[in-house]
Amino acid sequence: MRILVTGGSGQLGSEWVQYLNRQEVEFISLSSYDFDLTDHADTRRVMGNLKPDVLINCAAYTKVDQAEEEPEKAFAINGEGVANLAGYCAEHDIKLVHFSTDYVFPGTKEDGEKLPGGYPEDHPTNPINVYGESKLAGEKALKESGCSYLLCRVSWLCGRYGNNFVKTMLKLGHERDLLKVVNDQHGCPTFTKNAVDLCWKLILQEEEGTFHLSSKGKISWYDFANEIFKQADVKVHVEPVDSSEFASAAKRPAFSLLSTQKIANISGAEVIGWKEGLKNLLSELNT
Ligand SMILES: NC(=O)C1=CN([C@@H]2O[C@H](COP(=O)(O)OP(=O)(O)OC[C@H]3O[C@@H](n4cnc5c(N)ncnc54)[C@H](OP(=O)(O)O)[C@@H]3O)[C@@H](O)[C@H]2O)C=CC1
Ligand SMILES: Cc1cn([C@H]2C[C@H](O)[C@@H](COP(=O)(O)OP(=O)(O)O[C@H]3O[C@@H](C)C(=O)[C@@H](O)[C@H]3O)O2)c(=O)[nH]c1=O
Repeated sequence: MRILVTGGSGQLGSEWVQYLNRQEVEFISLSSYDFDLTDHADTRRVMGNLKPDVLINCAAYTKVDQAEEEPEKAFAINGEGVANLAGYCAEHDIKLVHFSTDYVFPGTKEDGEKLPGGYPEDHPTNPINVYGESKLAGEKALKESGCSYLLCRVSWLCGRYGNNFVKTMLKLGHERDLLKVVNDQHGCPTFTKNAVDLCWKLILQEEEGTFHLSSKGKISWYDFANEIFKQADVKVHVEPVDSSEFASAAKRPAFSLLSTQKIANISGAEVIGWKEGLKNLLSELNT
């Protein structure tokens, strides 16, 4: 099996590169310096040269607030870029493994009350910000292309590479005495190492369709921040605040928990608890 990883310099793509290095598999990883997935001809040239059997697409536009200011760019990468890749994969019988987000769901408080276990994979989508809309455009393009696909949704992604909430909190916790963190947005983190491990099982078992790959539990960002500081032994006062007190360009969902029931039923798949995932990540960051 020959694998191509796109977005290989990002948070998730870098984790894939580390992971695949330890597997007996032929793979190559590309960043936006190697090719631009919004360029139709460039995409066809690169894919035609590399001829993968499986394409793992980690490339995306992920700046949630900035997307409100530059929706064209977000849609070009997250929507049309995915359509380019998926179209090529459909024509050349390449399996496309693609990643999406909890932010495709409406994330209302009412959904939080109705769905204590989180959004199942087939729940209707209805994003509330531009980033979520652009990711949904990518999901639709993937499904309409006719290619064989695995669509893996992850939420609150955190890993040793790139930028994420855990790294931001550790940095701010060392710089400040007081941090205000929102306590009215609930969900659950996904740890890159665990997501890659679960996704690899799906690839090897030739699964298709949509899967949610987050860890277990339901917390607010405030709960997450507190546990980060507790486990990292950082002394800082964390004050819970409403989203209205934390000014941002994009609206965030009040509830964006992904149900992990489907992935938990896959043979050999272990869905870890969020505190355990955090412990593993902190120990990776310390080594
Ligand atoms: N981060 C998060 O909290 C979450 C992420 N997700 C999803 O998970 C996936 C991975 O996210 P993450 O690793 O955090 O993202 P990053 O922002 O860390 O990485 C994005 C990658 O995409 C590449 N890229 C951007 N634009 C282009 C382009 N036009 N052509 C080719 N490559 C491009 C970047 O390359 P370069 O570095 O060279 O610019 C980078 O390698 C995405 O699909 C994202 O939507 C889902 C939920 C949460
Ligand atoms: C830094 C900081 C953030 N926050 C809030 C803002 C936000 O609601 C929440 C998390 O901050 P972030 O900047 O990580 O938020 P955000 O960029 O919205 O994270 C999202 O990224 C995209 C790509 C996804 O797909 C989502 O799953 C999700 O991970 O915490 C505070 O309340 N206080 C703070 O000091």
